[in-house]
Amino acid sequence: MREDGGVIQGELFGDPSGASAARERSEPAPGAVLLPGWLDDDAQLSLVAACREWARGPAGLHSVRMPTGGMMSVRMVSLGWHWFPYGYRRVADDGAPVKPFPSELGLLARRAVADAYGPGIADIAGAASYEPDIAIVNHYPHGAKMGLHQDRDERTDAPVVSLSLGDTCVFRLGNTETRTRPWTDLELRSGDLLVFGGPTRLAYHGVVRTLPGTADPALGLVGRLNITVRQSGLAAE
Ligand SMILES: O=C(O)CCC(=O)C(=O)O
Ligand SMILES: [Fe+2]
Repeated sequence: MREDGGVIQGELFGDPSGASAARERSEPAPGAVLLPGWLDDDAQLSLVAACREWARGPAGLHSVRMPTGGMMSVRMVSLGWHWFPYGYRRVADDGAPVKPFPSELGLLARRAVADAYGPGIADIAGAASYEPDIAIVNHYPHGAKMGLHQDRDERTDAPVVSLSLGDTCVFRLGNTETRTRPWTDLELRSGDLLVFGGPTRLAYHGVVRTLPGTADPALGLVGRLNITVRQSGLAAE
């Protein structure tokens, strides 16, 4: 507890490095905002519990085969619209209807966008009128990663909201032109919020590695979860 009674992110769950208290808001690229420890411990716990529910079949957590034939090392579950390489549809791979997009997640993501951009929200395409309708939950078992890609299956330029839970990862935020440098490597820890919109909305990005065992045991999670919340721009039906 701080002297004023507030709980510093990381203390409840124990943070031997003490580093989290010093981590501050940053803007790694124009339109990209990182808010470390944005989710408090309770919010993290309830999101992990929610992910467990969303992971249940039908239309639950599944592996994804890429058109090249390989399997992605993450497993995922989509809400609102089912993502496949490369597009969205209403039916999951097992033929079941995709789970609905939870309205609480929409509220959380709108708050995330407002907190990330503050008064500058009006300058970021689709931020002030953010109406997300998709969440993609990725589970990274130890050793999983995600190659550099653009999130370009949506039909809007509204920002992507990314929430991280569990193991820390190295997230590579690249440029909009190529999969090569320049890029910035960011450490995303449990509770961190990253919003990428505006000029960085179509930047290449990926997860270079996770750091196994860095998740606090209190979270009851093996590996890493990432939730991205997006606006599809697709017609409701
Ligand atoms: O796991 C992450 O932090 C990124 C996930 C991602 O890029 C995606 O789902 O498109
Ligand atoms: Fe992505």
